[in-house]
Amino acid sequence: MTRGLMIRQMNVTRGKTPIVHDVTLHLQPGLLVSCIGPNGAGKSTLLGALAGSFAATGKITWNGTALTPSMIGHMPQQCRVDADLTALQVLLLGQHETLGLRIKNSQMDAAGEMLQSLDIMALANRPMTSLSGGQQQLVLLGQRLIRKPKLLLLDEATSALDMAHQMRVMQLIRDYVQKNDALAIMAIHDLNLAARYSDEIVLMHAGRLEAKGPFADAMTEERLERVYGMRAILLPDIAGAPVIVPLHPLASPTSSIAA
Ligand SMILES: Nc1ncnc2c1ncn2[C@@H]1O[C@H](COP(=O)(O)OP(=O)(O)OP(=O)(O)O)[C@@H](O)[C@H]1O
Repeated sequence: MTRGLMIRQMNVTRGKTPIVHDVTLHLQPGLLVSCIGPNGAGKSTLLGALAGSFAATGKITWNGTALTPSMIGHMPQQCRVDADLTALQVLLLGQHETLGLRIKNSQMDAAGEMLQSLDIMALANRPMTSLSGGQQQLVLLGQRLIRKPKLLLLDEATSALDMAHQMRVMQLIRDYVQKNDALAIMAIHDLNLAARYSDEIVLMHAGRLEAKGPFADAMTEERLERVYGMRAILLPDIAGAPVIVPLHPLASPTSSIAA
């Protein structure tokens, strides 16, 4: 049995356009994996296809068997709530499969712990519609986590967060996957955040898998130039982790947004 997520020869078409081409990928449980790549590279399409939102060909398994919706926590890009619910109610709804007419103490406790770990306890009784973009993002992330999915698919889930909350969330997700033998795949544009917190990266380019592995092995200055269309240098930070220092975009873009 292959442990974790196995994707074999996945192809995804949206409308009539082939977007993701022939992706074969094996990711172990217990890892935080950043899915990176320039605008239009196919990150959201890959995550959406894994979540079952887009039809895909190929074979996808978790620990050797087919993925089921209850195993997946998918947070699409720019996810928002316009319903008249409080942050606490949204977190409780994350447990809807087990929520009866009476909310159990254990369910309230789980919601309270999640609010605490996301540093949003003060927002518990605030209506979602009154929250800022970043505050909503934290609540919606908590709603996914509280269901304890095996496969977390997070599409730019830290894009509206300040730096301290970004670090808190990345650490929380790392702890979550390790504790629950789960896998998180996060589409993310902040390469330095990805470098610091990811166990591995998946680099997409024009709908294809360009590279996979630990950031320090998979990311090179040549790839930053060819895939992202920018000149940059890679330096070690004080702990030895790679940091990207962007210098300038190339005169003629090579990234997939220009395709
Ligand atoms: N419904 C659609 N029909 C045809 N093409 C689409 C459709 N939706 C998205 N695309 C195209 O698919 C490609 C991949 O889009 P996708 O959103 O997966 O990229 P991404 O890597 O997540 O980009 P970004 O970083 O900008 O969010 C893009 O070229 C986009 O224009």
